[in-house]
Amino acid sequence: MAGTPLNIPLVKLNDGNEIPVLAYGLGTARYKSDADAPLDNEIIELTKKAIELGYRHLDGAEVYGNEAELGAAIKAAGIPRDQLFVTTKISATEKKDTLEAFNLSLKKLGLDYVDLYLIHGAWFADSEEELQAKWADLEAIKESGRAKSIGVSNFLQGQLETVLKTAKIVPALNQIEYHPYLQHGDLVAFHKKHNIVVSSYGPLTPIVTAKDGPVGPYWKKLAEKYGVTDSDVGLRWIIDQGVVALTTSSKSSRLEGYLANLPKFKLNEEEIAEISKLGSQKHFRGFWKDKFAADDRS
Ligand SMILES: NC(=O)C1=CN([C@@H]2O[C@H](COP(=O)(O)OP(=O)(O)OC[C@H]3O[C@@H](n4cnc5c(N)ncnc54)[C@H](O)[C@@H]3O)[C@@H](O)[C@H]2O)C=CC1
Ligand SMILES: O=CCc1c[nH]c2ccccc12
Repeated sequence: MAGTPLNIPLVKLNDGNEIPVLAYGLGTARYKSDADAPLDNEIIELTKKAIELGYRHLDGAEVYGNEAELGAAIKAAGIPRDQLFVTTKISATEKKDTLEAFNLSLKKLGLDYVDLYLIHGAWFADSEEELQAKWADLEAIKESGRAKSIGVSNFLQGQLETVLKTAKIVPALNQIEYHPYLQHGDLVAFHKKHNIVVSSYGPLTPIVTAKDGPVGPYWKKLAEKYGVTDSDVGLRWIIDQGVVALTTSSKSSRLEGYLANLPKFKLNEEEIAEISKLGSQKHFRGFWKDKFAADDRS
């Protein structure tokens, strides 16, 4: 993609494409339960505002039911297509025809390509072969040029290994829940070894859904040290490890704050390690709890 405004850094993917390290997500604050319901103007306005503020990486999914709103916001913002990085995902749980689902996503988005197409999760597959076949479908879509990069989401090491056994194209990225209370053991290192970028959803979990854990007070202390907010510190812990951060908010002041503050500071090695150490004292998963085993930390 072309560069981003406000110097949001880009991370190189294994296929040579680049992805902005900070994304505005459409999956949590404002999703729609019925994708066929009339357009929701509030979602369009919030997303357009995020683009106007400087967000260029937009994280969508079929299951969020708001691809049409994302597409309308992109159109309304009027930013050249090559300056945006648009992700969408195919259902994690339903056995959809891949090409049909992809074509419908593009149609709703009003785009002729996406920058990144992900398998939202591997739960739809009853066998290794089914997962490998789905990946082959994504490879064909990438080869057609209609997804610049392809990847996965919510995959554990075993599922990545299954895909890698038959892949012609190594997944560019795995989007997972990643924060101090869900560090996944060696999973991030496994990605580094295979040159797969990790992207983190739920990065601010320690101050949003798992408050009162050991990390909160330390984030506050670092926020005071750097003259930023504790959310900025949480996002820096992600980005300073080379991981892409997905966040969202319906408050534009928060979104503006990240763009203003994140370039102002970096955590040092000791601070990153201290957050990791404090985080490892608590385990918390906020999403897809019914899909992962209760004791699964990987
Ligand atoms: N692939 C997947 O399965 C999933 C992907 N995602 C993607 O990731 C995106 C971001 O995920 P989130 O969990 O929303 O990210 P997040 O952990 O950054 O949380 C964002 C929420 O935190 C709130 N927040 C920020 N600072 C706060 C503070 N100091 N005090 C209280 N609240 C504060 C924001 O207002 C917002 O509601 C989603 O929109 C979606 O696009 C999310 C979940 C699952
Ligand atoms: O991807 C994020 C979490 C999620 C899982 N299923 C749904 C459905 C609608 C909105 C968000 C999500």
